[in-house]
Amino acid sequence: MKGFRDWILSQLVAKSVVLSRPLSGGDSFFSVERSTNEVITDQGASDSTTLVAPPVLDETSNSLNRDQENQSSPSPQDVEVENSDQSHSGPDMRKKDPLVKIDDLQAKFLQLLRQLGLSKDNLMVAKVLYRIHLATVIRAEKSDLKGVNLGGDGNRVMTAEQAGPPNLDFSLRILVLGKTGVGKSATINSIFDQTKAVTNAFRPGTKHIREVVGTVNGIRVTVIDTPGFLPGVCTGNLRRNKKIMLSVKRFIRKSPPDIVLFFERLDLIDTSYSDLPLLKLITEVFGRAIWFSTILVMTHSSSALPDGPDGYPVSYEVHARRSTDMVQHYIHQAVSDSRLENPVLLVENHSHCKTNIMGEKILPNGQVWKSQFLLLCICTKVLGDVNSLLKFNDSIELGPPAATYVPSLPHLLSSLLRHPIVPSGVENEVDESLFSDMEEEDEYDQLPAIRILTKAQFERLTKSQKTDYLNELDYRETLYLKKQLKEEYRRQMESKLSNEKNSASDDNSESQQAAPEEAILLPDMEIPLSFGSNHPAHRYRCLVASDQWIVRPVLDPQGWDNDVGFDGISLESAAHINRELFTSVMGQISKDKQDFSIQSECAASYTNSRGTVHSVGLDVQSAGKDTIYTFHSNKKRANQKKLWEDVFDGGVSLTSFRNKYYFGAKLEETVSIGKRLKFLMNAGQMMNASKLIVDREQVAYGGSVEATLRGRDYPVRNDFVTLTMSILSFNKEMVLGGNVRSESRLGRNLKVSVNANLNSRRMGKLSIKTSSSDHLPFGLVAAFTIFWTLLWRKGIANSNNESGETEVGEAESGETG
Ligand SMILES: Nc1nc2c(ncn2[C@@H]2O[C@H](COP(=O)(O)OP(=O)(O)OP(=O)(O)O)[C@@H](O)[C@H]2O)c(=O)[nH]1
Ligand SMILES: [Mg+2]
Repeated sequence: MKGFRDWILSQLVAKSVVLSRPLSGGDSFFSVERSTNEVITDQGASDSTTLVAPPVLDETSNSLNRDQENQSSPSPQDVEVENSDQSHSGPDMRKKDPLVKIDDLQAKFLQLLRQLGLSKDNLMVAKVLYRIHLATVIRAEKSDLKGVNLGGDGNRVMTAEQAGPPNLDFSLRILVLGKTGVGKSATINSIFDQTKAVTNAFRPGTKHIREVVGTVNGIRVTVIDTPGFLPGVCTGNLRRNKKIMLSVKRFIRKSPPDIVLFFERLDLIDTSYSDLPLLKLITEVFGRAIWFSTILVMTHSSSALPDGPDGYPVSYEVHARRSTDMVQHYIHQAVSDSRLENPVLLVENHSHCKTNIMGEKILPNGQVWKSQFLLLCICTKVLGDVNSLLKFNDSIELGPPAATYVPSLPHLLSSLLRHPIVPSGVENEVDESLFSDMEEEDEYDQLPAIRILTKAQFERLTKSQKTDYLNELDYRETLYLKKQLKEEYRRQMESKLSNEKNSASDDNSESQQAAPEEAILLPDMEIPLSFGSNHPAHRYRCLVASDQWIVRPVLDPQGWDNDVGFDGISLESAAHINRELFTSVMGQISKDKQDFSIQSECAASYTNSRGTVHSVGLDVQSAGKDTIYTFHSNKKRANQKKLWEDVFDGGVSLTSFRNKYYFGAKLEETVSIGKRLKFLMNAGQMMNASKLIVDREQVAYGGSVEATLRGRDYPVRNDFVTLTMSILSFNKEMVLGGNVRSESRLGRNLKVSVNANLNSRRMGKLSIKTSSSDHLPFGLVAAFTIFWTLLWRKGIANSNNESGETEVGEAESGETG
């Protein structure tokens, strides 16, 4: 069960990685008018922009592998993609091949930057180039196009850069949205450097939707000015806002914009920001995809800075970052997806705004905001064009994650083989058998008394005396822990016996009603520091009143504030109904306005007089909008011999996920020789049971053999070495794997755990974890691990092997004090 959950999580994470990679598209917003095969027309829209910042890519490093045809070229028409007629005038291949068109678009992008005097070394530019590259690689992998330049061509880029006089056949179509009075019309005027739109300081200035057309640095810019939305959450205002939005939607239906500017005032954003209903309304009316092409514009960007907690004004960067983060956070809430990252543009429209020697308005941080505006708009449009050319538009959607994956049979099988399917309480009893042979005299009580030294006394000892002293303490600690475990075991056995006696005699049932146990306060949960000034003083405290039920609130670590951090409840209970019957329930439910998720495991087990345990259970868990149900049944029989104990375990499971059923079965035999040596063998199969006729290709087989050697002081100290060999076969393919795990205490202060595995596909992983309370060994181990990893890597590079993934050297070091 646990394994399957891990798998679901890994799939969801994988999805988010995928989402952060391509340039993403969306559902409905701008894609209405576009014919899929066509190159971007003048009204072609981009429905995407950046999500998560990717690593910067140096575009000049990807200049290989270009086909002949592309090397001859670039006339200005060749780099033309804006106008579909002109792009068709190129060679035949150019018409058909989207990758070539992307290449052209990239060249054009760089040419534009050069002609606008924008730096190519800008981080934003690097991001765009990286995304173009990534999108192309993803597409190229799917098609069988070979020999296409996937990363931009040095020649082409250079030629584009050397191109003659400006020929900027590039246009931008921009929609502005925001509350009334935030400065939409004033920004339009600033962009065109002339009064093209009416502004008003005291009442709503723009009454109707209006297109303002002009040229900025040689680029044709069309801005759609819209009436501002009314603030507040009263229904009248929301109704009016919806009316405005619907009319804007109608207006842009025929010619959708490339970019949306969403306006806020930087000087008015504080913790009381309350525009979530407005953001939700925008999302509802225009669709989530609108946010893919939205730039956040913060006007009044050179207003006085607010005071920080120390009484001094906060720095400009901190203030801007904090305010935009807050708006971004509410956008995340509105779209129910926190992966979106909108570009931010800081703007100042005041006529007395500082200017540089060229007369351009500059922000307090020295940035010329207009060139930043052009850069962001061009980047957003280019990315949108790449998306539509490569048809990424429908592949990724914003919104709460939905599991669109089907579990793989090998994965289900290996999780079935790895995890026991017995209620947890029953397992404990098996573990308890380890103490049963610890009947020998308590060694700890036999020890002579020892005098505990003070720090000063300890310092006076010689080095060898110090070591002897510490070793003695360590030895005594081990014996003391052993004694405690034994006592705990005895206590459990006694309470079990007395319970049995009590249940046998009915008449004294009154007297056994002991006084109610005193409730214990569980320690407070760590909650993230609150950002708001009205930090809630109340806390959720948890009381444990009895052993039977443990109920706790679940803290969402991603929660925005303490108020909303708790949105779930977890519940645990385990009970012996009678001597034979044991039940356990474990569950966790989370619920907020949009999502509901549940994870629960219920199991019941019956132990017969010969010690055979039969158990059944049902696990329920949410995966996105779906729910996975797993039913399992199991039989476990322990056989105590003189020299060894063997435990036989057989089980079946049925998993249901989206009208698909997976049936699994496993057999397992565990032989323990003494306390320290354990062998385990298991075998199982998993099949897709949705079809009536079982397809051989829909069955996975697997098994493993494992040997474990435990340390001398087990179970007090958990030192062990485990060797595992496993085999998994699915779809005529077979994978053999080996795994070594060990955990040991090297000396008093150093703990090392090693995990290494390798399979027949030459994939493997080595992980070493160390923890130490001494600085010296800790440092040495870390240095050794790094050195060894480097050596290993060098070895791989030298041997220049054939391809094969090898994940090496995941070394983690931690220090415990
Ligand atoms: N100091 C300062 N004032 C600004 C800035 N932007 C706009 N204003 C002023 O704010 C007032 C309102 O600006 P508008 O451009 O009319 O606002 P709007 O968003 O178009 O409003 P509606 O048309 O009603 O939606 C005007 O007096 C502007 O001069 C800015 O960045 N700094
Ligand atoms: Mg206006």
